[in-house]
Parts: sequence; C-alpha cells; structure tokens
Amino acid sequence: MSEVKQPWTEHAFRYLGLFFICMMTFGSYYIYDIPSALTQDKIDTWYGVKEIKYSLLYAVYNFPNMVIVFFGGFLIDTVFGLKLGSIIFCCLVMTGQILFSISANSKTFWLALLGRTIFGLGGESLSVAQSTFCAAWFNGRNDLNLAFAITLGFSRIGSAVNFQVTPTLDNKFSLPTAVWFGAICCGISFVACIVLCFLDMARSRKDAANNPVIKNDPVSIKDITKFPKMVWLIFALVVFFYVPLFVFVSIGTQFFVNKFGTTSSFAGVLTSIPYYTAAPSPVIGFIIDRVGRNLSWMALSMILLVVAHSILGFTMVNPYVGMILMGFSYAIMAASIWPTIPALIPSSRLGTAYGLAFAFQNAAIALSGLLVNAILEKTNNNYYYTEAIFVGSAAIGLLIVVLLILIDLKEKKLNIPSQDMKDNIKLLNKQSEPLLSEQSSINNNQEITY
Ligand SMILES: NCCCC[C@H](N)C(=O)NCC(=O)O
Repeated sequence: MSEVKQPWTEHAFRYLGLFFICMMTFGSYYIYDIPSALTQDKIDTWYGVKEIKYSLLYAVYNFPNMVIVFFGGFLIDTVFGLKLGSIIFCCLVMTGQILFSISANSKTFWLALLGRTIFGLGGESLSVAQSTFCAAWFNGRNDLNLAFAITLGFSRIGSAVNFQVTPTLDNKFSLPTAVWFGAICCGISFVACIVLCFLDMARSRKDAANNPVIKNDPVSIKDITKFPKMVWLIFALVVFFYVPLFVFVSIGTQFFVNKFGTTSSFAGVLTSIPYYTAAPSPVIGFIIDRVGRNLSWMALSMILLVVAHSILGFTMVNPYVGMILMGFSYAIMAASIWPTIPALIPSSRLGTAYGLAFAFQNAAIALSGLLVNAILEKTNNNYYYTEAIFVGSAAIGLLIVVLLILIDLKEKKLNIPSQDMKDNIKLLNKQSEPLLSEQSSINNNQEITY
C-alpha cells in the first residue's frame, strides 16, 4: 500500500494527545509503590500494625484485579466507552489515594486498606484505557510501537520518581505529606484525563471522516472465544515475562541485602534500575517502527531476562550487571509486546483484550507473589529456589515466543516488516465491524478469525 504523507499539524496533534495519554496514568504509577518507598518498618510503626498487614496494602490492589480489570476493559468496549470509562477509573484512583492520605493523618489502618482497594478498582482498568487510547490514536500509523514505548517509559518514570520523592517528603516534612503529594499527582492526572477526552472527540471526528466504517457490531463477552490463538499466546507471554520482573522487584530490596550484603538504601537503588531503564524504551520503539519484526525483539527480551536472573541468582557477579540486563529486557518487551494486540484484535474489542491480559497478569503476580514469599519463609530466605522459579518462568516465556515465531511463519501477522503490520491493522479494522455483524447473524457456530 502506498504511503500518504501526513502534514506536520497532524503529527503535532497526535503527540499532544500522547502527552495527555501519558499524564493520565502518571498519578497511578506514582502512588502504586508509595508503601514500599515509605518502607515496611515505617508503615508498621506509623499505623501500629505487624508485617503481614503491610503486604495487605498490595494484596487488596492485586487480588480483586484478577477479575475487576477484565470487566473494566469489557465495560469500556460496551457500556462506558473509552472517555467516560477513563474518567470513572481516574476518579476511583484519586478517591482511593485521598482516603489513603486521610488514613495517614488519622493513623487508621482499615481506611488505608479501603483507600488502596478503591485505587485498585480503578488503577489497572485505567491502564487498559490508556493502552486502548494509544491504539485508537496511533493504529495504522508508522509510530505505533514508539507511542506505546513512550507511554510505558513515561509511566515507569512515575514509578521510579516515587522512590526518590516519597522518602524525601517523609523525612523533610511528614509521612502524611508524602502520601498527600501522591493525591496531588492523581489530581493532575485527572485533569489530564479530562483534557484528553476533549481532544479525543476531535480525534474521533477526524478519523471517522478519513476512514468511515459501518458500526453495526455489538460487542459481546462471547467474542473472547473467537480471539485468535496467537493473542492467547501473547497473554501467556505477559504472565511469564511479568512474573520474573514484578515479583522479583517486590522482593528485590531484601534480596540484595541478604545475598550481596548491601545497605537497604543501595538495595532500593538496585531494585529500581529496571524502572529507570524503561526510559530508553521510546528509542527501541522508534527502531521497531522502522524494522518491524516484533516477535524477534520479544525473543531477545526473553533471552536477556533468562541471562539476568541466572547471573543474579546463581553467581556473585556485580548485581548491576544482572539488573541492567533486566532493565534492557523490560525496555525491549514494553516497546514490542503491547502493540501486537491491536494487530490481532479489532479496535472495538481492544478494551476487552487488554483487560484480559492485565487480569491474567494480576492473577499470576498475586499468586506467585504468595508462593515466592512462602518459599522464602520456609527456606529461611534461600533465594536459590525463587531464582530457579524466575529463570524457569522466563525460559517458558522464551519457548512461547519461539512457538509464536513458528506460527507466524504461516500467519504473517507479527514478525513482519512494520509497513506490512500497519497495513494489516488498517485492513483488520476496516473489515472487522461489518464482517463480525454479518457473520454472527448468519451462523453463530462459524469461526470468525480476526
Ligand atoms: N499501577 C501499576 C500499573 C500496571 C499496569 C499494567 N498492569 C501493566 O503491567 N502495564 C505494563 C507495564 O509494563 O507497566
């Protein structure tokens, strides 16, 4: 297909939208790790609670999201729409953090848990909305991978900044001030979300004028049974990649103190390296937009993750080496995996698809987090077993990518030059809406391939 040159105003408009897409989740990424940045000891002393209760501040976020985030995505596609859905999820995030801040003033632990629960009801679904916005604004353009990479890189800077700002505010002023600052960040994200919704109205009008589609295709929960097998393999890969990353990060500080004898503040610096190295992710996204072949990049990322955990778990090599490799692995995966979903699923069902991916991810992180902590407790902090789990998980992830590459030799959807992938996405969205409605009214048993 021939390439039509876009005017610079069109690019400027898309990148203005992208700025607000990034800002919309800045607050939620910032506040997620506030308990960890304050440290368990401080939280326990402040609220007068014991260890197990501290972990509840994370559990109340992750456990409901085994289910909630899937419905969040589905509701975006069916009831709320993207704009109203984002506003509702942003409100939940902000309300949750305000309650957490009030609990910090009143030293009421149950209120802190309520706040984190309400944050969880909105936090993951807001990330689904963010990915769906990103796909809506950049589908069919040359810079889809770059846009996803900028979004994640920016969000992760939010996570990393929290680890510096929260302890500083806590030391200089007080613990409640540090927590309220998180609420202010959520307020800024809420305003960004409102601005984005206005911009998105203009974007929808422009896109509808350029690519008119016949909208007669109600989204149903049963549609997930028609998702192609490649997208299920992508969901599996999300699980096997993020478990060795996020679960490791959650025990990282203690790991470095125990295994390498570092101070806890230096251990914190080491642990946050993968979040900082997400910053060059846009550069990688830019390269992938030029060369395409997302699956090959994902294979490289999985290899780096296997090597990183093998070095960290089974050698005494300087921990910077393993953590920087893990960071590169994350930067590459963040830029290459999320844009593959719009290449397999039409825009009208992207909320559901991202919702499913995050639901599996949350379930896996919550359950394996419990398993890993139980193993550490039973083995008196022997990290050999937990690192074996992380290496095993990354190795399974690598096998899944190899399987995807083999399937794609025939399907030619994901490991192809970027121009071909872009053309496929345009075709998928042009065809899917009339195609789905026609097919489902003709024969409900007939398989529909997106
Ligand atoms: N509060 C943390 C948001 C996580 C969002 C989502 N589950 C996710 O993992 N996104 C991809 C990423 O790399 O952050």
